[in-house]
Amino acid sequence: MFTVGLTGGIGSGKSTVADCFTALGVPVIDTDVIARELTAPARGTPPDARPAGGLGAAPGGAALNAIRATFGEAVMQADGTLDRAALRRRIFADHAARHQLEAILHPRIRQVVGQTLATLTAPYALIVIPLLVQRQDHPQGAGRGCKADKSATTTHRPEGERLAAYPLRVETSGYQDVLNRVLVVDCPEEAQIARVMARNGLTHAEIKAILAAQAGRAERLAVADDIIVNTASLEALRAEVAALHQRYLALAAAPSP
Ligand SMILES: CC(C)(COP(=O)(O)OP(=O)(O)OC[C@H]1O[C@@H](n2cnc3c(N)ncnc32)[C@H](O)[C@@H]1O)[C@@H](O)C(=O)NCCC(=O)NCCS
Ligand SMILES: Nc1ncnc2c1ncn2[C@@H]1O[C@H](COP(=O)(O)OP(=O)(O)OP(=O)(O)O)[C@@H](O)[C@H]1O
Repeated sequence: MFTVGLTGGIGSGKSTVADCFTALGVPVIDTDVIARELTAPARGTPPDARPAGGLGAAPGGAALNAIRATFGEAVMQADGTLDRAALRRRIFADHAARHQLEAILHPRIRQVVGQTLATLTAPYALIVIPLLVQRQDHPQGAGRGCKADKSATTTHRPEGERLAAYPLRVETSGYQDVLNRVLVVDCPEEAQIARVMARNGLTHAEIKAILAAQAGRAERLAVADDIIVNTASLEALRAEVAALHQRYLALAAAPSP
């Protein structure tokens, strides 16, 4: 199936863009939703204690035991559910802890993405992957052709060339064999910070720590086939998505090169 990976930094507008694709009938697999499912209360708990579902339902709580074994009771609440704020504080203060969490979650997430894709019959699917592009110093980047040179910020992949065929300058989290195209939603860092502060009350310092853990804008733009600059109105965003949708339908219908 033809697939488009959607990525962007914290608060750039990934979910908003994904909602626009959903409204056009495009199946959307969101790896953050899968991560939430994997860390949710295990099956058998009341439905209102579980996260809203989406495409790619993962076994509820499948990663909880591993997280508990790795991070201990400090990241668990008294009722046995994950203390998300405690784990968030831990991983953004300690990059080794963040990599441990990713090592637990990412293989499980990729498995669910693959299983979900196999069930779809639409012309194309959108896969939301916030961490599609990792920083050059990230362990997943080691030994995969990453080059920590300045051209990483300027080199673009030739139109139509599959991600897997391109000598990667930026780590792409193991999704390069799955994706036909990469869509990056981008906006200035100040807008990201303002939107996240307004949305869920994280402090400026907390958001800066998350930004520091994520790839930079230039690193993401270096692997983009398509870019949405999300600085205008929601109406403008919907129009941009509608135009991309037509493009993706045409690309999905075209014989593969
Ligand atoms: C640590 C957790 C439990 C904190 O949950 P909480 O609800 O407080 O925060 P939320 O999930 O909304 O994340 C807040 C912001 O941090 C970003 N973020 C989350 N994990 C990471 C990470 N490992 N590296 C960089 N940014 C991250 C998110 O994209 C988001 O912008 C949660 O973020 C988590 O499970 N993180 C790992 C998720 C993951 O690796 N997803 C894979 C997507 S490719
Ligand atoms: N063009 C826009 N104009 C105004 N507000 C916007 C726009 N795009 C997104 N927002 C708002 O900014 C906030 C962040 O957007 P969204 O949740 O889509 O970002 P995200 O990239 O999915 O965030 P995260 O990385 O934290 O999951 C939301 O409250 C959303 O409603």
